[in-house]
Amino acid sequence: MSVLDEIIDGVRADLAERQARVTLDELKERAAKAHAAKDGVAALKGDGVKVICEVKRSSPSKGALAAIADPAGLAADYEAGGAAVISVLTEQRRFGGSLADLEAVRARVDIPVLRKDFIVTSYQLWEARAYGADLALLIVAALDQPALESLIERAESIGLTPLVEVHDEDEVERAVDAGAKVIGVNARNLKTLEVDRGTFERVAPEIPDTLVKVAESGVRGPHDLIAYANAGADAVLVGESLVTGRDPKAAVADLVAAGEHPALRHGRG
Ligand SMILES: O=P(O)(O)OC[C@@H](O)[C@@H](O)c1c[nH]c2ccccc12
Repeated sequence: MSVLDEIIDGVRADLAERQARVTLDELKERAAKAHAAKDGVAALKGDGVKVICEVKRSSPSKGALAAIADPAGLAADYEAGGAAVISVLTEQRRFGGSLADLEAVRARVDIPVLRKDFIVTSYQLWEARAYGADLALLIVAALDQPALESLIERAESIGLTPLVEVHDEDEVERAVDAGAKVIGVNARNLKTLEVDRGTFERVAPEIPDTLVKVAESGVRGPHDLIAYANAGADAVLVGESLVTGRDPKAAVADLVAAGEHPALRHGRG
C-alpha cells in the first residue's frame, strides 16, 4: 500500500466520525452563513509570481516541523509579507492540522484561504466552505475520473476554486479533461514521498496556458521560486521552509520580491 493509500484510509476513518456527529444539512447551514467565497483564480493571476503560504505542523516525510501554537498569527505574518493565498493543512493524523486551524486562519486574514486535505467526498467540500475556505485541494492520484469530475463540479457550484494537483503528464491530461482551471504540479510524489524539483519543468508544458499553473513543494528560497517561474509557474506553494524558518514574514517578502522581478515577466501570461 502506498503512503497516499495509507493517508486516505486514515482520512476516511476520521471523516466517518465527523459525518456521524455533524449532518450534511448542518454543514450546509453553516456554509450559508460563511462569508461569500473569494475568487481563487483572480488571486493567483496577474503580474508577478504569486506566493501561496502554508500552515503545516508536520508531514509524513519529515515528521514534526513546527508546533505552530498560533496558526492565525502565522497566517497574519504571511499576509503581511505579501502572500496571495494561505494554505491550511486540515489533515490531522500525518500533518497535525484541523478544521479549527482553518477557521482561526479565516477569521484573521482577508486573502483567500485554501483547505489542504485529502478530499474524497463532497461532504469535505461543504466542510471547507463551512469553515471559511475559498479554495480546496483535489489530488488527481487519490480520485478516479468520475469522482474527480464530480468533485470539481461540486466545488465550483458551492463557490470553491479547486486547486487540482498532479505529478505527471497523464494526471495533467485527467485534470484538464475534468475541467480544472487551476493546476498544481507537486514535486513531491505522494506515493513515494520523493521530491524531484524537475517535475514542474517536465510536466508544466502539458498544461494549457489559459489555466493557472502552480508549482508545489521544495521551495527553499527565492532561487527555487525563480527556477519555477522560468519554467512557467504563475504561483508557488511553500510550506516547510516558511514554518521552519525564523522570520516567516521576511521570508515571504523575499519570495514575493523575487516573484515581482521584471526579468521574470517576459514570456509569462
Ligand atoms: O513543504 P513544502 O515542500 O514547501 O511543500 C508544500 C506543499 O506543496 C506540500 O505540503 C503539499 C503539496 N501537496 C500536498 C498534498 C497533501 C499534503 C501536502 C501537500
